[in-house]
Amino acid sequence: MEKIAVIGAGSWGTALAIVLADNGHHVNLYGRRNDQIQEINDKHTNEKYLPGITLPHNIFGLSSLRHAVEDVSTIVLVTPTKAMRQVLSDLKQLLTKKVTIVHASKGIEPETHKRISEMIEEEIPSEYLNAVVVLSGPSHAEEVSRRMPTTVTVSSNNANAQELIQDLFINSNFRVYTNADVIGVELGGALKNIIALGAGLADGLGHGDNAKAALITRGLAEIARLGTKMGANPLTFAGLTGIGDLIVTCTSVHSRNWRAGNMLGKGKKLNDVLEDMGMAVEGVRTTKAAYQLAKNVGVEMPITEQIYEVLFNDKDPKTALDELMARGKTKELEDFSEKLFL
Ligand SMILES: NC(=O)c1ccc[n+]([C@@H]2O[C@H](COP(=O)([O-])OP(=O)(O)OC[C@H]3O[C@@H](n4cnc5c(N)ncnc54)[C@H](O)[C@@H]3O)[C@@H](O)[C@H]2O)c1
Ligand SMILES: O=P(O)(O)OC[C@H](O)CO
Repeated sequence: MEKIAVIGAGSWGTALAIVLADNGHHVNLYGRRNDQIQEINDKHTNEKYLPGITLPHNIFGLSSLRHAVEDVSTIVLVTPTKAMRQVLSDLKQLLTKKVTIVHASKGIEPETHKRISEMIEEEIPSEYLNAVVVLSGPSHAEEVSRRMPTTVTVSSNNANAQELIQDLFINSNFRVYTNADVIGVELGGALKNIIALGAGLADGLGHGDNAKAALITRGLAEIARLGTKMGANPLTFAGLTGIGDLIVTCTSVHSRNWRAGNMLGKGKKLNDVLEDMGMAVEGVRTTKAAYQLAKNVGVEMPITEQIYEVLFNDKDPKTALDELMARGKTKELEDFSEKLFL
């Protein structure tokens, strides 16, 4: 049994706290709102984020980050990407010994185009950092919290830490694989949210399954194109953190990104959509980051470009999808095998 801190008491942080608690660990779940922490400790629920779920009694809510990370050697970060720099800066004041930092968030930072593991390595001094481990894969909190079968991947440059974190999380409902391709695992998890916004848009416009399959498949091609250019193993995109997460996020009603895209497709404005959601819709910021990054490194990402135009230049969603269909002729295999794998 280990004492573990989970930072971020939203839907995914709470679901991962449940997995760790089911495995017998003492879980300090840190959240900023006192009323929410009181609810976690008194009623063993987190109704706003996981309605109808009773939390195990070995999850302890804490509203002090200092107390949450006291005496732990593993910290799991699960805040939205936009809060990551602030959390890391708060955290580094409090560390007194080396820790392993696991992150389970999915995004890329606009302007810097950094992955989350890069932000962690930048912000936390190396004397306090044992290893950084990424946890990613097709996994909606709503199902994980109900102990429904789920598979994920953990990834680290530190093979020993990667296996220790696999052992910490794995159980009969939550199967954990390893994959040492940190770049591919992080980029697959972040970039699929852009395509899920597109799948939601298409559904909101009343398009069918054919359009969805096209977005998933051609979305994977452009994710893999950018990912490979950034140094990922192309085969990672055929795995859980690539096509696996793309499928679940583009097809599940649980997906925040799909739901946001769906509302946009039905004519709602972005600000109203984000207000209605009240939860992290990571694909919006990641679209901006990926659009900028793709331009910088000279990678073609036609779906991402159209989603960017809809989100940030108020382009009509129907025009955006029509323009994807009207692009110049291209070869599917040449695009995939010659440009991607060579
Ligand atoms: N929800 C899922 O099923 C799921 C699954 C896999 C990965 N993720 C990823 O996990 C991350 C979190 O998503 P979520 O769905 O849990 O979001 P959420 O909106 O449900 O919860 C986010 C939580 O982070 C808290 N938070 C925000 N800023 C904070 C800060 N500075 N310090 C501490 N807490 C802060 C919020 O108060 C909220 O409780 C995202 O990157 C998302 O892509 C989510
Ligand atoms: O609900 P979403 O769209 O944020 O997706 C959550 C997870 O990343 C799915 O694996």
